[in-house]
Amino acid sequence: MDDKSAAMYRNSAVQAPKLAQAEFPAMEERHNPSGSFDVTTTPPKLSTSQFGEGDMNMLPTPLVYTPCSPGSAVRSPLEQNFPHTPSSATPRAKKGYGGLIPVGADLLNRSHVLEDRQRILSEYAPHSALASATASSLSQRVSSLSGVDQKLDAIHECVPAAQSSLATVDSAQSDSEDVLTGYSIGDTSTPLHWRRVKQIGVGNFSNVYLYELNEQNATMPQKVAVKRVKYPEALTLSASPKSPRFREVMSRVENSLTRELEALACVSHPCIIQFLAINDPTFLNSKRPLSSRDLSRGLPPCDMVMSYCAGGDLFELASQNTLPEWLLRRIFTELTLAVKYLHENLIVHRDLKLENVLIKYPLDDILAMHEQPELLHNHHLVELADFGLCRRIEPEEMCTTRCGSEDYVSPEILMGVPYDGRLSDSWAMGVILYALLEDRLPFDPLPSAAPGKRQRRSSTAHRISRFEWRWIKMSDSDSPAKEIVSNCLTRKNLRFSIQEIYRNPYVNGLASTLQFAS
Ligand SMILES: Nc1ncnc2c1ncn2[C@@H]1O[C@H](COP(=O)(O)OP(=O)(O)OP(=O)(O)O)[C@@H](O)[C@H]1O
Repeated sequence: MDDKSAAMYRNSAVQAPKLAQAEFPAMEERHNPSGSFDVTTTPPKLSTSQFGEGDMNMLPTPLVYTPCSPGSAVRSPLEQNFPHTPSSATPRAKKGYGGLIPVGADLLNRSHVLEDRQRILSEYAPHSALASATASSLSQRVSSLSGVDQKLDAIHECVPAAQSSLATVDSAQSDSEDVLTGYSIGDTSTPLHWRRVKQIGVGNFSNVYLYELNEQNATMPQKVAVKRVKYPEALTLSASPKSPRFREVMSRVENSLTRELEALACVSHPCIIQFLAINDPTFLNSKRPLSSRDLSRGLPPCDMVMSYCAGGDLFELASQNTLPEWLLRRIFTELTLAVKYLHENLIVHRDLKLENVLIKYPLDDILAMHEQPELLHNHHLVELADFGLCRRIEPEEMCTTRCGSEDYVSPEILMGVPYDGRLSDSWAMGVILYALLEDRLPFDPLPSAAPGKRQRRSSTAHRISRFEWRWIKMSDSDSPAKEIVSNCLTRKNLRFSIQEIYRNPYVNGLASTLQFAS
């Protein structure tokens, strides 16, 4: 970094508020003894066949959501400032739809997305399901992996093999409930009411809906995303609550839920989803919000009210659109700010991936904002979501739980050795940036692979462990972004920390111009 960049970095460094450590206790390994690695008895080895089997401690990811200023959650700054500006005047070519579709009908009405894609880019799918899933681009990924939500099979021993891979049930009594009653995180004394508009997302462990506030409230945006937890069927069938299996599954679900709730309640950064309200404050107040209750009438629903990101997630955005270079840089810069904030506060995310990067506004509004630089610099566009696998660490602490999403997981996690969660997050940042630049994931089979000789899905792990990736589209480019990728997708002792990613001119040169980052 030259002197100028260094000076810019010093001047623009985000002063992140420190979190109270005691408020966010580490609990993961403690509660998952069966999945922790004992490095004295488990020599480092590549165990791809085990990856995603019983020892995987990937837990149900409960909530996720975004920050937004009160009352402005859905309308873009462009609309707020220029109410008559048509936000979607010009049709654009969209990848994955075979031509033009009316813009403006897209991201706020995403039923086509829900149908087309169960958006699993990176879960631990059974090899049989993914053997033919060779995809040379992100948009092909959508169709080739459609419809299968595999994370549960691999992660949850809680789901018996004979059950469907979607062996979860919505935590609400009835999915047809249109009105949600909940309580603001800051004020659990006054109930608020929201009306359901439509479904906007499907996760492995949740359904996500758009809701609108029924009443006026100065501190609550009008539109919110509500993440409704899906409980594993193992908890909702007639299994005895006293059986070891029920208790184990319960412990995992409960840990994941409380971990994400605690993390979201602690963090505060414009580029991180904002946790606004919850249907039942017991989920905030109790360490055992499920098992401490009388469950004779079933598990209590858990609805998390989060800031709404009208632009959907980055996987969807990048797979359906050709994004301009300035926007890719902007998105990655904001993501870097979010992860830097987390690491400065000793939180590792551990599930950084395109699907967990949410876009605040519809793409056309963002493109229109580009004509209004002051708007663009004053408003964040990205919110990082899904804290179900995050963890609070001590400064020198190594993690032992193997978790993450396969395409984004670092070699050291694959190897089953203790790992620095911050450096594994850096690895995932490299995967994300590569995917944005190349329109494919770095460890997917190469697009040139002959159809008859397609590499098996299982070799993704081998490619990761051998650092086997290369530039294709970008091979002749001299973009400084390439330096970040090559320094992230490398050995951990050489790998960029998030601070080094931040200091790279590709990120820092832009971060220093963003008003909300200072
Ligand atoms: N705040 C939000 N605003 C808009 N869309 C959202 C929001 N939160 C989630 N979504 C959509 O819903 C999808 C599923 O949400 P999320 O990733 O939080 O669920 P999950 O069950 O934790 O998923 P995973 O399978 O990654 O564990 C997201 O990929 C995104 O498309």
